[in-house]
Amino acid sequence: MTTKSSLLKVILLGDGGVGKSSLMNRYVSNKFDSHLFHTIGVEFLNKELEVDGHTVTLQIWDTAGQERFRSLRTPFYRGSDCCLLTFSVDDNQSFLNLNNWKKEFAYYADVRDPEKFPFVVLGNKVDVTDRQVSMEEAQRWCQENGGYPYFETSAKDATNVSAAFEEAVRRVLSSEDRAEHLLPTDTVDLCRKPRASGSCC
Ligand SMILES: Nc1nc2c(ncn2[C@@H]2O[C@H](COP(=O)(O)OP(=O)(O)OP(=O)(O)O)[C@@H](O)[C@H]2O)c(=O)[nH]1
Ligand SMILES: [Mg+2]
Repeated sequence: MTTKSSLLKVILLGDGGVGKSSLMNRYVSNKFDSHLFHTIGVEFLNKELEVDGHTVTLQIWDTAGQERFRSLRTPFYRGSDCCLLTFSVDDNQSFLNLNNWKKEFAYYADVRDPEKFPFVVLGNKVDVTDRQVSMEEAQRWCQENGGYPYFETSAKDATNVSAAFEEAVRRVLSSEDRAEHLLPTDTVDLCRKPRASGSCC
């Protein structure tokens, strides 16, 4: 039995304070800390998951959103298979900045065809009451800027966090140039009967 597996690099981009680190921590270790420090540079964590029969090792890269750390984060964009453009629904400026993040990624990641690159948009902190960005205007932006999937997430109460990362994997697996990179890995089928004795090889 052979299951296809692949190492996929997913990168989180967005303004400082929108919840990128919190989303990664929620997804990987199912934890939430309301007093996280600002990220400086980048950090990454791995998570194994199974999506539609594919065993995937997701390498999640979390980046510093603050402007002063731009030169520390941009060298790590290259080689990303998917980009999670993240804003916070209680911060209208972080939503308005999505286009800048998309452009910054496309420039430094040196992607062949930015229009076909798999972006997923996350509107985080949907648990808060004082929203500044409606679901409708976020969905409209996603439609008008590439037909990107949009997820309303909360790292605080885990709403849609797994769904968003799993969709990122699906988008990559369905993009034609990625599928050929899947590394078929043989797995030992423990319940298979050993061959009748005879030649040893
Ligand atoms: N209510 C609520 N607060 C959140 C959520 N996600 C993150 N926060 C809080 O928002 C603040 C910033 O979260 P971070 O995860 O550090 O944000 P970041 O995008 O990594 O910020 P930088 O590292 O500066 O880029 C922290 O106090 C978090 O606890 C959420 O879904 N809901
Ligand atoms: Mg952070």
